[in-house]
Amino acid sequence: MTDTIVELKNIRYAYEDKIALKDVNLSIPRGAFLGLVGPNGGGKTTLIKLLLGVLTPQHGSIELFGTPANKFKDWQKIGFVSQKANAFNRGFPATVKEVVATGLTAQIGYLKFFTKKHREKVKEAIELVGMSEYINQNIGDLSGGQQQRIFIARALVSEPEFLILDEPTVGIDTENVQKFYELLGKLNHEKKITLLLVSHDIGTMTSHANGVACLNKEIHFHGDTEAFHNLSEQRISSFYGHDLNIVTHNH
Ligand SMILES: Nc1ncnc2c1ncn2[C@@H]1O[C@H](COP(=O)(O)OP(=O)(O)OP(=O)(O)O)[C@@H](O)[C@H]1O
Repeated sequence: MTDTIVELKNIRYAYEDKIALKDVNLSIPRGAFLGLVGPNGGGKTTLIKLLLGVLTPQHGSIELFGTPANKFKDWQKIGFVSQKANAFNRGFPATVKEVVATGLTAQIGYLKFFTKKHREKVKEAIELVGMSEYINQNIGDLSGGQQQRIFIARALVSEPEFLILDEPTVGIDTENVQKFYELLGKLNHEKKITLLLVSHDIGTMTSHANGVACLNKEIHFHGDTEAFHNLSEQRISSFYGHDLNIVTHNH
């Protein structure tokens, strides 16, 4: 079992002649809870797409679980939760358990028979995110924060070892954001899931994650949250390219 989940070396990615990433080196060890921050257009989504195998770099190498990305087959080890933007609308005709079960499709194929074991896994994932009492409700009737928990359950049902979350708390109220981070902490500590979280809310993220990487085409900083807090505001603003007001939260 390798202790490095992601190893990016000298990555370059350009959309035609527009460089999105250059010389990106990043190593994510097993057990990390890494926050990825950076300005709009800094390349965060591009980096995630490279990790998910959606894009291929023009230069450099990517290893996932110690295997070159182009030979990597264990995609069920990697879960992905995107922004709440693709939330379900009121009246969407699927229950919580049906939505979570779609997270198993890659494993068992479309329209294949769900065994008792699969149903158990769905139940467990819903339990893990604290949503058991909503299991038979329509997903469209839940609040944004509750729906986001269900998206996490859908990603967790295939038991990933590495979970990537792209701004999962956009549009969720403060109290639920707090609960959401508590859930992520639990997944990291108790389930030993390695987490990569893209967030614009640096203050909240750094009070829960244990590492931070700052990306603006290049990785400008990668270290633990304490080292990040010790960076001068001026240095942080310089790789953002504008002044930044970071609100820190003490929990
Ligand atoms: N499909 C595309 N075609 C051309 N340029 C693109 C494409 N996708 C992204 N870009 C450009 O690549 C750069 C990096 O974009 P990316 O979406 O990776 O940044 P981001 O950090 O995720 O931004 P945000 O925080 O706004 O989501 C930007 O300049 C963007 O305009």
